[in-house]
Amino acid sequence: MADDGMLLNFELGDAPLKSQVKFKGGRWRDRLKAQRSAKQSHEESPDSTPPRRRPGATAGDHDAGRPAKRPRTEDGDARGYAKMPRTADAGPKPPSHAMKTGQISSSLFTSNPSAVTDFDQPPAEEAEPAKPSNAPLSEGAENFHSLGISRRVAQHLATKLEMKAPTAIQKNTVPQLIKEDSDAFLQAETGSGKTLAYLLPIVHRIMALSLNEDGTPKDTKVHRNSGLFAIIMAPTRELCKQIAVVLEKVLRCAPWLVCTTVIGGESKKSEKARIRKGVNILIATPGRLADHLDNTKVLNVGTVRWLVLDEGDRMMEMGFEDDIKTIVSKIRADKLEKVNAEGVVLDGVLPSRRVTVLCSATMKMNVQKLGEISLEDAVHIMASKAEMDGDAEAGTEAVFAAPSQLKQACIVVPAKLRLVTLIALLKSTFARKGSVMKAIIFISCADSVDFHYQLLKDTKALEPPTPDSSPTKPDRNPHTDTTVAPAAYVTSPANPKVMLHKLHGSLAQPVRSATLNAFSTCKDPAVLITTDISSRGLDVPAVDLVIEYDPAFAVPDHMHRIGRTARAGRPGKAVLFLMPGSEEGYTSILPASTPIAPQLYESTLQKGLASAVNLPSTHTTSETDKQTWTSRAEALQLHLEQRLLANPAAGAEDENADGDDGGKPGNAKGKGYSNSKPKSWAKPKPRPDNPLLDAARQAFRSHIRAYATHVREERVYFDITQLHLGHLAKAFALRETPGGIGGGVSRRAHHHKAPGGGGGGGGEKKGRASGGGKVSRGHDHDDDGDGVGAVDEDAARRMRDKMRMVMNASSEFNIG
Ligand SMILES: Nc1ncnc2c1ncn2[C@@H]1O[C@H](COP(=O)(O)OP(=O)(O)OP(=O)(O)O)[C@@H](O)[C@H]1O
Repeated sequence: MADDGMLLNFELGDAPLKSQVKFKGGRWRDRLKAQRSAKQSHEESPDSTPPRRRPGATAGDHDAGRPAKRPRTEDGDARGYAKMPRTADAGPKPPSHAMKTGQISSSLFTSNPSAVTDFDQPPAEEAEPAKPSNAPLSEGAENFHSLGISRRVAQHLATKLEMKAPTAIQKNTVPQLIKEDSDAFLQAETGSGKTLAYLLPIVHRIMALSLNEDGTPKDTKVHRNSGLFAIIMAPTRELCKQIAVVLEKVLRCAPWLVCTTVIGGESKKSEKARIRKGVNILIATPGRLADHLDNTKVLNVGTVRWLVLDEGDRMMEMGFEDDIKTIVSKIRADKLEKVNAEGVVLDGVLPSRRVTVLCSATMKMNVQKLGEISLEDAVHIMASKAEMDGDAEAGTEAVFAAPSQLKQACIVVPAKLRLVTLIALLKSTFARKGSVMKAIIFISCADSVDFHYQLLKDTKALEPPTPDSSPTKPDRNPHTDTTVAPAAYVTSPANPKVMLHKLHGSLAQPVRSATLNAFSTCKDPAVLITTDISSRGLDVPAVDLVIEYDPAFAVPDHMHRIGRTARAGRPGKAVLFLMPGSEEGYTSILPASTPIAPQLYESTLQKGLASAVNLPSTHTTSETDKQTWTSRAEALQLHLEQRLLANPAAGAEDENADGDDGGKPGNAKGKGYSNSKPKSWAKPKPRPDNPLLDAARQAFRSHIRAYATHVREERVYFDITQLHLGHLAKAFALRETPGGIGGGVSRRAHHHKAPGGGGGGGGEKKGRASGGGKVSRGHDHDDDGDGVGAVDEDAARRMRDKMRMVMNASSEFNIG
């Protein structure tokens, strides 16, 4: 540890130092703002402890801005770690004067490791905004009709869907799929319009069965019973539904054609009934499609001309290889019908062979494998000419490039400050109404999503439904009771309503669908806290910001996550949270196409906590407007920790409102307690004493386990042995490191507590003596299981495989 906080205990005298804070690194503007604000807050708040530059602070030494000496208090130790009441029963609330004077501190700004990266850069010229790389092309140069799409469809796109010109990938794909019958591999960056790139030629050619080139009707009328012509496969139900929505919009100009989905989540019987009624384009998840091919006799694939595999790499990752092999071989084995049952000649208008189209934004080994399974002599279609000409270098760049207009930033935040920095970032994001409408926060696992959602929502939302909000009220969707709520903390008088949403694969399907719909259509500013379930293909309009609070498990996942913003030429920002140390190296393996600007966490805190934090309605704060951002950060952390310690039995709050999944494997749910709504009042179930605390502990444990599942090549940056569990506990508003982080990780680690936590404070000492309280490889103290053990490679691999299997195949994606 670079610093144990001792330097801060030197007496610096009463006179203010000339320079209170020396901010280094990041953008010069951020530094300037941070500097000014620190100066201002110092002047405004003579009572507050002035932040002082630590002697010898160097570039990137973020401790430079920490508060200076904290007086030793009766309750605190010399390092500024306050002794906080330990248990819920002990009554956690400090006297209000303590918060006012800042005597009791959550010691957020001490003992933090410094960033190893030197962020000091020369003041950069404000660069020209980058030209969007995934936007529609200029209208004058290109239009859909000139690519070969019928005038009817082109007009419909322009007038009804406001799509006048194609994107680059559409420009290159549409003529190919209209004129040629060869297989194709479509590869283009996120948000570039791949869905319409394959849908439009399919719809155009099916429509051509009943329409002449000039749009006049042919003698032969095709309808829903004329045959199934195309099957589109996507890895998740959400994606299938999204594709269906796009297709339905396009098909409004050809209402005689019908598409439907078979994706599980509803009875197979009703899916069969829809297939029996007749369908021309089927959208399916691989598992469910394989099932129907086996068991649904009316599903005739003799007329199928196109098989589209969207998000191919994801399907492979999710273990659908065998299903896809079976599907491909079954469809290929079925004799191709040149004429349909009604005598309509299909060949010539439709492809004379079965065409497979594979789509992916990223190219992984598994996509190549999928290509081998499904493609024959495929053409590789990309967005730009240079890529398509086979320029290897350009090709590699394009494969992993983020949209050029996407602004990327990275905040290196010490573990202890992660939670308050996240809140500060959200608060500044939503400071002005209308500036940001939607933000997505990616978190590593479902338990952590649940916890953060519970923590960040306004506790008013936990009240049982009133008669007004009864299920009969038309605008209330009971499916979103536990997944959508007003946010606390991040609102401001200027932007008083921000809606919080949570989504992960352990939620029941109707809940998932309703939540996604609520987020997409939300008219108020909205935040979605989610796992990687939302990283692929999801197209939610107006997502302005993506926050990777937990970094992705693999670089391609990162690319997909950040690709949820800056779509179709729109602007967007992505912020990546990293911790000081080995994690910082992660940026070196991210594609260099768009630079990642370092952003100081001090600037983020200072900006976000420039004004008082709006605490949930059931809580009050003694915070005053005179506080500095550092003391606000500490007060906020303290408040969060106290919320966790508050005893719900005493009527403070009941956070136990998210038991909506019934305990699926892989996410440590189903703990025998469930929704706090009246039903559970009537029939009490065994409940933990303190659901929010329990959720935090569970989230922490799952987070650590998830941390071990970063792909092997990237584990050098996400090295579980480097984690400081005590510090990380603070990011879950915990004062002690929860126990029970076993499960494949051998239990040979240290027992240690979060600094400033209960049990006498300074809880690092035990861990520090034998490895700084980190998850250590090779430390073999046996303890009571209250820590994380040594993680050997094998155990980590086994756990990763297991987690992937569980997360992917069953709970996370709920594929039917
Ligand atoms: N020609 C166009 N003009 C305007 N908007 C378009 C056009 N084509 C597609 N879009 C819009 O672009 C957005 C992204 O499209 P789409 O979801 O197909 O992207 P994608 O390439 O499949 O992205 P991802 O790889 O993330 O799945 C959608 O909102 C879509 O409506």
